[in-house]
Amino acid sequence: MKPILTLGIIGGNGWLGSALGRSVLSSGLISPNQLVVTASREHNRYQDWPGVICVESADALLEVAEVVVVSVRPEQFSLLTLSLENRLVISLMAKVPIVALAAATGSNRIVRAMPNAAASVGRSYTPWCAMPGLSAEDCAFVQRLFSACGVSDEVEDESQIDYLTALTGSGPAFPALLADALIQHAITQGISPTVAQRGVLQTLSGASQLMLDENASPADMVARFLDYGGTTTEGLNAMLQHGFRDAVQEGMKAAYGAVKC
Ligand SMILES: NC(=O)C1=CN([C@@H]2O[C@H](COP(=O)(O)OP(=O)(O)OC[C@H]3O[C@@H](n4cnc5c(N)ncnc54)[C@H](OP(=O)(O)O)[C@@H]3O)[C@@H](O)[C@H]2O)C=CC1
Ligand SMILES: O=C(O)[C@@H]1CCC=N1
Repeated sequence: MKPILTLGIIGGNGWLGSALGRSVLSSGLISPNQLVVTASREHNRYQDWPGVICVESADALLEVAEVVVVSVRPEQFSLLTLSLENRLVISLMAKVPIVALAAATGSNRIVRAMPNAAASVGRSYTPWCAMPGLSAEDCAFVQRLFSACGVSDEVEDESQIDYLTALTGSGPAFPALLADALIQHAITQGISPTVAQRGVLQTLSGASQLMLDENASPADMVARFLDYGGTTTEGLNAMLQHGFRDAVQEGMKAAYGAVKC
């Protein structure tokens, strides 16, 4: 496989762009001098890797980057002028379809990918899809790039990226909401905020790991506790009776609706 020469991240000092950049460096996929990001030389999130090339503008980045990741906000994208013919372009943006990316960049090598905030700790889930005709070599690179920041799957088509933007792209926020609700309740019961937070976060992460390790579906896990007949059963039943599933359905509808508007 041909080694990648220079990876550029427009928006590489932002929340997601820096999470990706730092992950690919930590994983050793690329070396610091193969990464160019739009970030100020003095204030950037790559202080651990002084070799990373920081440039002030997307134009300066395009002078050196062979593969270009676009990680600006969707509304910032229309302000960019990018001439990217012949370059592999990987967009992390919500809501910007491949057809618009092709029209704006002139590239016929385009990928849409949707990491999530857990990329910053190497635990993202990243679905991606390529425009038709992308070479096997480019696809292999994309898979390696996103494997560096977690688990990654190529999906069948772009509509799935749109749905998954709402499900897994936004996803870390949803267990965070559940965790906060649990913590707030614990605090009302006299548990210290420190213990409440430590206990709840370890419980969420432990529950995920348990289901992954045992290859158990969440539905199986819920059914097991509903059948158990203990304190957990009482808690689950009350949450279900108070509209837990409806609240989640409405939340997902709203997030997906926002992706499509
Ligand atoms: N955050 C998340 O959890 C996720 C985000 N995404 C997608 O990732 C993309 C980036 O989001 P996020 O990282 O959260 O946003 P941020 O606002 O944190 O980062 C955007 C970055 O783009 C930079 N930028 C904006 N315009 C330009 C420009 N013209 N030239 C160079 N750099 C520019 C900004 O610099 P400055 O601040 O100086 O303007 C900023 O560093 C979005 O499209 C979003 O939909 C997808 C999944 C998850
Ligand atoms: O909330 C957002 O708009 C971005 C896209 C998916 C996650 N974060």
